[in-house]
Amino acid sequence: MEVKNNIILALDLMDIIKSFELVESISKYINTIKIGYPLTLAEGLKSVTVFKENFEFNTICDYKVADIPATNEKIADLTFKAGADSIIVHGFVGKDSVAASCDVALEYGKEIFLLTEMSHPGAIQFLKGKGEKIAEMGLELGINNYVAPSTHLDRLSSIRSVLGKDKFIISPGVGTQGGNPNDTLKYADALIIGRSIYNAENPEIAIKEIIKEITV
Ligand SMILES: O=C1C[C@H](C(=O)O)N([C@@H]2O[C@H](COP(=O)(O)O)[C@@H](O)[C@H]2O)C(=O)N1
Repeated sequence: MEVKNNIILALDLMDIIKSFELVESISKYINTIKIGYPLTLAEGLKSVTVFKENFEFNTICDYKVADIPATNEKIADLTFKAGADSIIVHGFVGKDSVAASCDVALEYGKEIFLLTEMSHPGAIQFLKGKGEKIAEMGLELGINNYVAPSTHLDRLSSIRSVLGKDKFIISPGVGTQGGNPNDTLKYADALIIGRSIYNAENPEIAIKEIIKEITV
């Protein structure tokens, strides 16, 4: 996936009109958006279709799929049917559940992003240290895309070491959560950024500033 300016917009507004206006205002700087539960629960899966039909963007659905295989299949099927190019699935639920999402992605010719470890403070409670094993499982399943935290660079770099340089890693936690864009891009291929852009007084100025800051 070629991510323009290495920035994936986390579109976590809960109103489709405001989301559309935001994306339109910065559409020349991005080509990839991440739609999660906030917009989907507020406006329905049609949000995914609306953005796919109106912008030529890579659309990642961040549903952190973490159920039994049979349910994961249904979630992935509905998500890809709505037009998503890829879906984020949690790795901690184990190989059969992740494989179920992979099988549906294969049917649609779409992609899976495997979430290894998370960026928030609570991630150290149960997830920290599990990322390498989850990454190894992803490699066994033939997964090419991963999510790993920018706020724990030691974790991100260790997960990168397991995955090798050819796998694609996107990293959340930059900006509002404290992650640094350039430090993160030493190990990740793209940055997931939400509030630092959509909560800014002027999102276009904000994203231009971030792009200027990125030197790697
Ligand atoms: O560990 C993770 C996994 C998850 C993800 O990307 O899968 N995210 C998501 O990344 C975005 C960061 O937003 P902001 O903090 O820039 O506003 C939000 O949509 C979060 O749900 C994380 O923040 N950390």
